[in-house]
Amino acid sequence: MAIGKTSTNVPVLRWGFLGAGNIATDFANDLIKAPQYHKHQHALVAVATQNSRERAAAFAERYKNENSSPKAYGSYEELLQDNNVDIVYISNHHPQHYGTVKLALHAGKGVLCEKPLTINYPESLELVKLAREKKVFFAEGFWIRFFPIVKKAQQLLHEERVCGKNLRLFIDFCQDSKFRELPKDSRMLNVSLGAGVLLDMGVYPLTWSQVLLFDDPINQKNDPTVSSNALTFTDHNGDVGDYSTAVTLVFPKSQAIAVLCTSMDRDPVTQDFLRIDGDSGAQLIISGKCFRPQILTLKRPDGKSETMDFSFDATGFFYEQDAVFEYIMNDLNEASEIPHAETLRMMRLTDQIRHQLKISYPADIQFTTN
Ligand SMILES: NC(=O)C1=CN([C@@H]2O[C@H](COP(=O)(O)OP(=O)(O)OC[C@H]3O[C@@H](n4cnc5c(N)ncnc54)[C@H](OP(=O)(O)O)[C@@H]3O)[C@@H](O)[C@H]2O)C=CC1
Ligand SMILES: O=C1OC[C@@H](O)[C@H](O)[C@H]1O
Repeated sequence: MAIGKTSTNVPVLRWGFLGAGNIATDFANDLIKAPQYHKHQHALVAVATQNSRERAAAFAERYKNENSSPKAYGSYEELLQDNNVDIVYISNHHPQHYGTVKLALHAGKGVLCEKPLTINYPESLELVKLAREKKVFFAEGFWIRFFPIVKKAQQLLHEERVCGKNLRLFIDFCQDSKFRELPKDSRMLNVSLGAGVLLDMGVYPLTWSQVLLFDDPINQKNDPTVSSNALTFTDHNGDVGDYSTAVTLVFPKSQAIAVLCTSMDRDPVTQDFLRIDGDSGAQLIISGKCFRPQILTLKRPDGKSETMDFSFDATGFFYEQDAVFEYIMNDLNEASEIPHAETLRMMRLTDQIRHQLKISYPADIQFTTN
């Protein structure tokens, strides 16, 4: 895969955006307006929306400066013909990810796609096969996997075994999306646009359970047994989505257990969203937001505690953005923080949970009837 060069011959990764919505704004702000956090050079060279060049131009205008002048396109197809684009960042709605990623891969572009990669496992499997056939960089943008705080928590738990064995993980991720008050075509309320707490927010607690318990060496990569239940809503089309979902995971090999609750109808009463303990009597607590962890506190059995501050004031995409730069610079097509197999395993897990919840999406029908 190609990578650009600045006028002083410094490598620069040239991004094209497919989607100009809310998270695209946060991603662009970190990419272009937080250079103090970057190790590498990045440029936003093109922005496309599905149907409006004007909307793309208005988005691009916000990121014009002496080094960056993004081109605006009124369709994804036009942007994908732009040879100045090294990699595309896809940030439309979950049900659109499958078709949009497919379009970009067929155009020979590297792809970083927002989470969840797709609505279900069959869609993700098809995209992984296509990306490997095209021999381009491809990853699900599960950005917290690139945070140093995750790597530190894994080192404390898996190498230093500060909590011992028989780990118990508790996560409460809640955020009041006020979904019932939103317009009926909001992505948080319209099931056809992917509404539902599991795939939008629940994938974060599930990711924490994977990096802290599934990846624990004593688990030896054994899948957990899963049980789940949910409170649901019905949208204006009569489709059912989940708004508060509880999942328990048991890891028989390591005798570990995870209790995860994700709700999109209330805000948290504490910043401590994650607690883990084991048979050592110590506790690890992570504070901040489940999707933006900032502080790690280790409480030792003797009552002493140690706090590690990983806070930053940008959104936090810069870790992921610099990692993608390094993979493409080194001609690597997968991110070790979230290899294709890990995305596929997570999609199988969310499919398994949705089957238990009896929650389905239009995309599921496409694959079950084929
Ligand atoms: N990593 C993170 O922290 C976060 C990730 N996300 C993920 O990003 C994705 C987008 O979320 P968010 O930015 O909040 O979404 P937005 O509601 O801002 O919409 C994003 C894009 O989706 C397309 N879109 C919007 N409404 C419609 C519609 N009614 N019909 C068809 N397409 C539409 C548009 O694409 P276009 O501009 O091309 O026309 C729009 O720009 C989701 O998959 C979500 O999971 C969301 C929030 C945080
Ligand atoms: O990925 C996300 O993280 C933060 C939440 O507010 C958002 O709904 C979700 O898509």
